[in-house]
Amino acid sequence: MAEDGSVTVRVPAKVNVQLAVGGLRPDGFHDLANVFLAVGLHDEITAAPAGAPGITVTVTGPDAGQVPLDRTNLAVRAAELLAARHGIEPRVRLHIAKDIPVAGGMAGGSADAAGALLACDALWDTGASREELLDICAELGSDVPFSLLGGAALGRGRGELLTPLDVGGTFHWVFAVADGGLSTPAVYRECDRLREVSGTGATATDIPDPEPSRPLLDALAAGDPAALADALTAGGAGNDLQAAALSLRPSLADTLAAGTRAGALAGLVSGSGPTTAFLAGSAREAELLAGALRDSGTCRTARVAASPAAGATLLTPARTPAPTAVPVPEPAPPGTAPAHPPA
Ligand SMILES: C[C@@](CO)(OP(=O)(O)O)[C@H](O)COP(=O)(O)OP(=O)(O)OC[C@H]1O[C@@H](n2ccc(N)nc2=O)[C@H](O)[C@@H]1O
Ligand SMILES: Nc1ncnc2c1ncn2[C@@H]1O[C@H](COP(=O)(O)OP(=O)(O)O)[C@@H](O)[C@H]1O
Repeated sequence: MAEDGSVTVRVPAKVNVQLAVGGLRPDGFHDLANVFLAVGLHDEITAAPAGAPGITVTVTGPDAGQVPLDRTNLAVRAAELLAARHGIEPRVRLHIAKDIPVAGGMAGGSADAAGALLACDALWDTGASREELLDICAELGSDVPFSLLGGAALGRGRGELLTPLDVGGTFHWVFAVADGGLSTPAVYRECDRLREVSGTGATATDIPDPEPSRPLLDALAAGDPAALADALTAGGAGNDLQAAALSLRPSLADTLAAGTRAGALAGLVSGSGPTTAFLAGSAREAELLAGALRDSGTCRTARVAASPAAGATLLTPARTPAPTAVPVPEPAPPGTAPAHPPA
């Protein structure tokens, strides 16, 4: 805990190296085989004690103006839900230092939810288990459990049922950030519409169960960017929402073409978009690729990031650490105070 009693948590963005989308379920969600990879772009969420009851939130960063400051903010919802579960009257000021593009398909809102949850849990010392925190995450949104976990994981169900995956090395990415966002529900709806018009149908009875790609999981485990690129391109793994994102934002085709021309090993839309993700062979190649994408005029900016990244992490210790060793006081001469008063 910092001197002012606040707690800060750092949470990564994600890219979906595979997003296999099943049919539309009766509850409005789609079953997924969602291969999440946490990447080194981060938001930081600080929870500070407040004098008055309630939860307030402030946001800084280039996209701060696009983030809601009311109860629809996922960080606020996370704090509310944790407080309600533990019978706590919340008194907290949340602050989000936002670096993850907003509505970009990189799970920034989910990151803030997971971060606020972990920060408030530490602030209020609720003693919640990891399972309870993951359960609250799943209630907040399909992607939120992965933001807590980080690393790499296969998400089944609507994406909330996670199995951690092995990653055998560092992958280097460039993220081309687009102007404006895309709404996740709108992209899923467009995916259903495209399936209907193509004649396959869009429900769970029309679409085969989504399955992870074995070559893709092997490439991750081997830490082999060339093999991952093969699985993403020739191997047919990839993002089933990509066609829908391109249909809603046709200019993304220009960004994908610019990345390929500039030497990316593979390029894909990140989740529901509109951020596009490009795999590079090394950190140096990623820097060069980012420069070429910025110069191409097909994106707002390009960011370099490595993966995998750790999940939500406390930056400030939860409590003032207990002294690790208590020095044995020298016997004090009569009439003086001990050199080390007892703790
Ligand atoms: C597409 C993905 C890929 O990881 O993320 P983004 O790229 O947007 O970040 C996720 O599936 C987004 O997860 P998340 O943003 O948490 O979605 P939720 O809040 O749970 O759901 C928002 C809406 O998206 C649709 N939805 C979400 C998940 C899912 N498996 N099927 C869906 O159809 C539903 O219309 C739902 O009402
Ligand atoms: N803390 C938050 N940060 C960003 N967006 C948020 C947050 N809380 C709620 N939202 C809302 O969620 C929407 C999706 O944002 P985000 O999670 O960044 O994108 P995506 O779902 O594409 O990964 C935003 O348009 C915004 O209205």
